Amino acid sequence: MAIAFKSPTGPTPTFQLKNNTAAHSFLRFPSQRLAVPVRRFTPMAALSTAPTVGLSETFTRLKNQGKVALIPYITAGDPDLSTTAEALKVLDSCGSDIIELGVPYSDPLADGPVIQAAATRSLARGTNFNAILSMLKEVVPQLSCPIALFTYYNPILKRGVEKFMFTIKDVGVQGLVVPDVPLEETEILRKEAKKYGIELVLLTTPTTPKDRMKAIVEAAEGFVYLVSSVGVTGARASVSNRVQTLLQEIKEATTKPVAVGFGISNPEHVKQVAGWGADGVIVGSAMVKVLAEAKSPEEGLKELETFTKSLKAALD
Ligand SMILES: O=P(O)(O)OC[C@@H](O)[C@@H](O)c1c[nH]c2ccccc12
Repeated sequence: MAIAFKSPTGPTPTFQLKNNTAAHSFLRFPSQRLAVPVRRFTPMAALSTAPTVGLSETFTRLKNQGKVALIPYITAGDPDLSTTAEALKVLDSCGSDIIELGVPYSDPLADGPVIQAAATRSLARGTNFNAILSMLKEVVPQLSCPIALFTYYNPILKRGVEKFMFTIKDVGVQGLVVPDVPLEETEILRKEAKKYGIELVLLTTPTTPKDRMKAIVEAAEGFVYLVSSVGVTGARASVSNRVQTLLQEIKEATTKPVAVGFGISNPEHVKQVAGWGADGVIVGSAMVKVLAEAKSPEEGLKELETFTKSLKAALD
């Protein structure tokens, strides 16, 4: 059975769920130019949070040190925002190089059960975007690694693209990952993002045709996100060794850093993907699971520290 996912702006990225495996084709070219409302927005004041290091700078530093970036993902507000604030500090102090922070969404079609459940719990607790921003305003100045905000496209459109970019920059966010934005609309997103120094990460997948992959890597800022396998997010027993070939193909098309995600859930996977030439390794569901399955938030933070250190050690 195929369920085609259509973003709010019309014929756009399609997630087809066939026999329970999703074939991602991020950033499908829409058949016609889509009108995206770019409402005029005048910043009320200058940015209030001193900029921390960006995504590209982080990868340049790591490359000079011959190192690979560890990029954890967690869902904001799961189990609650104060635990998220502490988790960001734990991840940072354990040597994470970039942190992907997910904004919980009611229709997270690219997410597997672990992250979908995290989003549901977070929303049920009343987590909203403004509360996440307030938390970030407090926490970002205490971090040494940059935050890449992870959100679906709809919440950006609802707030207005330029206002969204100003707002996240104002609390110190450096990067943005929007898995369901149509390739043509990345132009508008990227233009507004660039205005505020936000790096817009784009995703390519094993089923992305080569010409579209080249357009994606050309447009990507910060780093290119290589989705390791078809299907939704979620820990897997092994990482497809097709990633090695895909990495080579992408690196023939760009000198931009490439980070790999989907299914990576233990130190062996991390070491393997780094060995294949990835510039960064992204771990999401396994991180979210540690916090979700802990007996208490405090226990969760302790286990998150142990888990993150084990992954970091695999990259040393
Ligand atoms: O959960 P995994 O399999 O470790 O994959 C990383 C992923 O969670 C994170 O990058 C992410 C969270 N939600 C997404 C939606 C689409 C693409 C990527 C993501």
